[in-house]
Amino acid sequence: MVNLLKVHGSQNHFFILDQTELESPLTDNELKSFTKKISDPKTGLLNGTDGVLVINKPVREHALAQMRVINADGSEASMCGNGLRTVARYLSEKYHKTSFLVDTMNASLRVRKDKDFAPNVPAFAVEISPVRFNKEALPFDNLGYDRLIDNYIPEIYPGLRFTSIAVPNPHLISFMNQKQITGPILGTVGKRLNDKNPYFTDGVNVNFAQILDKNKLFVRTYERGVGFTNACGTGMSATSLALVLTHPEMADLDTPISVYNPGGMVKTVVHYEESQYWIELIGNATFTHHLSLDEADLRTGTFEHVKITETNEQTAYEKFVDQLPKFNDITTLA
Ligand SMILES: N[C@@H](CCC[C@H](N)C(=O)O)C(=O)O
Repeated sequence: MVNLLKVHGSQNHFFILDQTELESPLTDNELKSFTKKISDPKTGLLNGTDGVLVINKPVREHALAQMRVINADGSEASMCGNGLRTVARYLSEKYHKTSFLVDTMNASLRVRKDKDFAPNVPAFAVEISPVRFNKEALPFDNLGYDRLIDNYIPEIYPGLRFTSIAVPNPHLISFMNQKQITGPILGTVGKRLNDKNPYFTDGVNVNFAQILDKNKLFVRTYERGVGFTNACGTGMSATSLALVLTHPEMADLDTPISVYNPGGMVKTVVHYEESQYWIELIGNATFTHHLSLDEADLRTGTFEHVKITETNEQTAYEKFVDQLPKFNDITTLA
């Protein structure tokens, strides 16, 4: 039997598949079709997810394991901040370690157990890096700039300023008022830049942010390979760095920033060390369901005989969210 976990970070939901427990790992094609099927709200399990987090043996020296991120549409992302927290918790419990390295597509990243956010709401801190601004790293083109830092870009949307940062998955960020953030612009921009377009040819995660106070943000994200999501960890991290760069009076380096999102709240800390930015992302790592199925059914995407057991962690998470301040009309999506 194969065990899967349904997990979330700020209600950005995933399944975790630990391939080191399989007789043989899935091929890339099997992983892609398995993810598309299980993540789909209609054909999938438990209302679907934003993707699958795949655990493999480490590929670099000193790491405990490797995490691959397969988006709901079957594309692969270089990183996932909310997902890495849940993978960190899974590995921490499996190997009885509280601080270690996890390989991701471009780097081995530091993760550590943090203080619980609330009773039965475990939290982990993960490193978000490497950070790049150049247009080749995103990539973007045909916008007349080599880097986008708080530039008006009417080709993307008139009257809004945009910043673009790879962490290393690509993000586009705009700071705006409450009316704009709750309106339809995010869907319009997100869909257009993730369809065939001349600017972000590989697509981009689009983050709209409202500055609530010093070191306090609300962020809403339209994700590449997914669509609207409750929260995007790398997006909230990139947005925190954009805040430090474009509104320095509203955020401090090395100081926690509270980032509220439709699925809850995380903390970020932006650091600048050895001429490089990196961000620490701290938030819940919640396990909602344990699933088990035959390895043959996993390979063919047959879910009729899956056994599912619910944990009691979602109730605790919802209690934690209920006591958070409410800033606007965008509530949790799922
Ligand atoms: N939700 C993730 C980001 C997942 C990857 C993204 N869809 C991409 O294609 O870059 C997060 O929490 O960071």
